[in-house]
Amino acid sequence: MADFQRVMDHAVAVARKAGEVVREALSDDRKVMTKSSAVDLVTQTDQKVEQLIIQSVKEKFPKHRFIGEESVAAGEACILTDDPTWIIDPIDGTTNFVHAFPFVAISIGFSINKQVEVGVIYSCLEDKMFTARRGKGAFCNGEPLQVSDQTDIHQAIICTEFGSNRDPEVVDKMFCSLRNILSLPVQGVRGAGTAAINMCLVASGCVEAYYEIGVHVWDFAAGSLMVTEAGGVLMDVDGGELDLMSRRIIAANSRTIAERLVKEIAPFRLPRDDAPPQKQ
Ligand SMILES: O=P(O)(O)OC(CO)CO
Ligand SMILES: [Mg+2]
Ligand SMILES: [Mg+2]
Repeated sequence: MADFQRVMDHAVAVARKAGEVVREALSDDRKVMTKSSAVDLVTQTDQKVEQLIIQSVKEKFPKHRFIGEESVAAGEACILTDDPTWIIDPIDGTTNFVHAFPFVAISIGFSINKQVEVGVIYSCLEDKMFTARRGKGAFCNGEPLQVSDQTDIHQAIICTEFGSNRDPEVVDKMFCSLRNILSLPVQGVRGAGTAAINMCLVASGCVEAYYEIGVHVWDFAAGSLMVTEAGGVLMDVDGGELDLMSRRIIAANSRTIAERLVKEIAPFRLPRDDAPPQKQ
């Protein structure tokens, strides 16, 4: 049995250290590179922070495995096994970071038996440390979190993002969903520019739901536990069970809101996170 409190304490400590690195880097020149598309950005700080987290965890937990956004981008496999696994997004909100748009998070999930047991999200420019442990609740800077009790979609704020995929068919589907949801009408649609912080907003009761197609397991592993531990629900965008590797998620305050969104979202599929790499 893993010592989840030890894992949580280390995740918090290393997320705080990573946050310092990110804050310091904000005043430097940020050299921007691209990954899957011209708007899928990465910086040396993303890579440096991921290495810092992995090295630090390896020293403390030498047998644990990792799924890290920048390691996967560098060619490592993205396979979730039953082994203890740290699922790391070193900077969630890289585009925000590049523009100094003030929502940037370090997201660290920890899974065993493919179930997220610990979630730590450090919103490092706001200095908010969000923590969750399965069965033990979700917290922000030590204060318990609770999702909103609003189940009327017409009174809701919904978060989503447009991601970095600009294929016309994908953009059309995203706009179709957005049009349907705006027309319900809902009271507002928002997006912080980071999946992790959007999910913290659901957990904090500031918005009723977050949905997105195209995110990755490192974007939402920690956030998924934050939402359920604050009393919320997770669902695939087609209403089925959430699949951590499917790149699709609804995280909502209630089944009522989630199921209402399912009716309005135009679903589509993208290659799974655990799909074998495509041959060139
Ligand atoms: O900034 P990142 O880590 O690329 O993540 C984006 C979505 O992929 C914001 O959640
Ligand atoms: Mg991310
Ligand atoms: Mg990232």
